[in-house]
Amino acid sequence: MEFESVNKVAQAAFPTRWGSFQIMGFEGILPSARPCCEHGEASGKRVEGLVALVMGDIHGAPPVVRIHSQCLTGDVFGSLRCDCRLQLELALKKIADEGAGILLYEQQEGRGIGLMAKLKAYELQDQGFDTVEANVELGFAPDCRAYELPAEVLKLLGVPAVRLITNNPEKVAALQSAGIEVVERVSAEVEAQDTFERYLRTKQEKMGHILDSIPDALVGEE
Ligand SMILES: Nc1nc2c(ncn2[C@@H]2O[C@H](COP(=O)(O)OP(=O)(O)OP(=O)(O)O)[C@@H](O)[C@H]2O)c(=O)[nH]1
Ligand SMILES: [Zn+2]
Repeated sequence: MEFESVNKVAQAAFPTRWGSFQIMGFEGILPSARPCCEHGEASGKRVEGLVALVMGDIHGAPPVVRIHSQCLTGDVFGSLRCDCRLQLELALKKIADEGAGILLYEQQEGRGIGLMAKLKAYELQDQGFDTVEANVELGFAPDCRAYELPAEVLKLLGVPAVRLITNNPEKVAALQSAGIEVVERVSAEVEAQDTFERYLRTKQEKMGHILDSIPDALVGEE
């Protein structure tokens, strides 16, 4: 879906545990609600927000960029049902180590289905469904995210080419088809833990994620 407009609405200094960033708020306006996402059938225009953390000179060689999808349970509470928090920290450390880079934090909780639906999906997973099956059982696509907004924000930031921190080939393809060159994929793989090993295996088996530490021989086993 095409945005009618994307604008920066705020910028401020942002000191963190990893170093000093600029925090920026962006807003994109869509002509109508997305068909598959948490906001359902609501009519009328839809405003989507995105937070960017920017460090250093991003206009030389292609900078490292992380598109991180919101995960309240992982990012804030440190949940070990998923690898999100560890990936967020990996990305911020990578940017800090390079002295330059961008974290785009998009508000697509639960792969776009919303927080309450994600909690319902967790309930189903406790009954034996995997992360993909749970979404489908609740009437959603396995993944409801779109990446046009981060692509438009990169264009506004004057960044035509990136080194993308991700294990998800769909993010690489989506950015490229939105006109951002991905010159390298930088692994976002973290050490598997018992509590989210099944989650990683499902991402590898059903969502095509590139995860070297999960042996193929284990794929499909429960
Ligand atoms: N619907 C649903 N969403 C989940 C679940 N666990 C984590 N998420 C959400 O999944 C998103 C992160 O997606 P992942 O599939 O873990 O990783 P990715 O962003 O596709 O790929 P990477 O760039 O490699 O991290 C966040 O929005 C989380 O809130 C779950 O069991 N069900
Ligand atoms: Zn998570």
